[in-house]
Amino acid sequence: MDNKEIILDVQNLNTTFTSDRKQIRIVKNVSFQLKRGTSLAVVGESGCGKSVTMNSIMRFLGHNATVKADKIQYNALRDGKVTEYHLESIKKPHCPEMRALRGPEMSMVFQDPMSSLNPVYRVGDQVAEGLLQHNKGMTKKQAREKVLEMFRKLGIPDPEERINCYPHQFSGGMKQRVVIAIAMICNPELIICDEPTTALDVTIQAQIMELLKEMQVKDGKSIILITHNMGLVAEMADEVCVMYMGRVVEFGSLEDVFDRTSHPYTQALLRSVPVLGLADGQKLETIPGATPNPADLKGGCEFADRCSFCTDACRAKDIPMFEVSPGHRVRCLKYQDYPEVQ
Ligand SMILES: Nc1ncnc2c1ncn2[C@@H]1O[C@H](COP(=O)(O)OP(=O)(O)OP(=O)(O)O)[C@@H](O)[C@H]1O
Repeated sequence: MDNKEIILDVQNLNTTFTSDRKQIRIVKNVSFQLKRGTSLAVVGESGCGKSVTMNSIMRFLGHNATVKADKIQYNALRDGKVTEYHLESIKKPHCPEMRALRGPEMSMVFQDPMSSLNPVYRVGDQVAEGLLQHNKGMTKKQAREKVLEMFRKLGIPDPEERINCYPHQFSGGMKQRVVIAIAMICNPELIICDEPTTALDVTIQAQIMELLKEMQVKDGKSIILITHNMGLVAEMADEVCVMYMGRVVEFGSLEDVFDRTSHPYTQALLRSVPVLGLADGQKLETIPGATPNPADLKGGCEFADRCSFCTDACRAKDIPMFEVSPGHRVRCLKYQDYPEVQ
């Protein structure tokens, strides 16, 4: 696949945090590709490193984080021509190159709308800010028109009036629409959504997800969706990346991961959610044990202690990725008959 088809190519991403002089590796050799115009769901239990992975790509991490990767390549497509950005070589999160990309090319929608919005600024001004920053010749009046257009597109009622309101005058669902408007106003191609609907009630969740799906399908956006909700994954995702303790343990198309599940952790994860394929009388299961403390890991498969298929070989050394079928990869020795891949 060439750079026109791949919008984001991440190879061997590692993120380490330093606290109390100790270093803890949270993201470990994460590799994946996002196909242009498709959506990728990133799933896994709380604390497995989903957000840190995405924040490492966007360079939204604090000073105690060290991000290293063989490749974090963003391929911008403008007028049929691809421009490659090698984000792995970026040293400072706030450098001009990164600032130029965030907004017009890639943007992020966070879980809690209140922490993304400034309570003392009118919502219209907050949405217009990115536009004015990235389009030097644009007047405030032109920016206002663009914001109104975006509010209409996102189904915010009475946009002329609401544009002058403060965040506290909006409901949770409307606030999240404003956050999406901020992310979308510069028309980025890649949108990373970090549990964008967790703080919202179920009906509003569905509306917001429908909106994101529409953007992906109609406007050809590429979406990464971090979520715990397997129902959303089934509705939204073209491909699924399963993470456990900072590693990708399974990656493939939605059908590969859901119907031809190959990692015991993915199997356990799918059996522990209420929405998928439970036959009558079948009980919902919990994943035995708890996620280990990242500081206590000794090498070998991180899932070994919780896995009923575990053998001594699983604990002996780090487990490579195996290719189950083209595009479907799994990090499990149960699949050692398959060819080893990166
Ligand atoms: N700034 C930081 N310094 C030290 N450790 C951190 C920092 N940020 C995150 N971590 C640790 O990194 C690990 C992964 O966190 P992350 O937020 O990526 O998990 P997650 O999979 O997104 O979880 P959730 O689904 O709950 O959001 C956690 O153990 C967390 O405590």
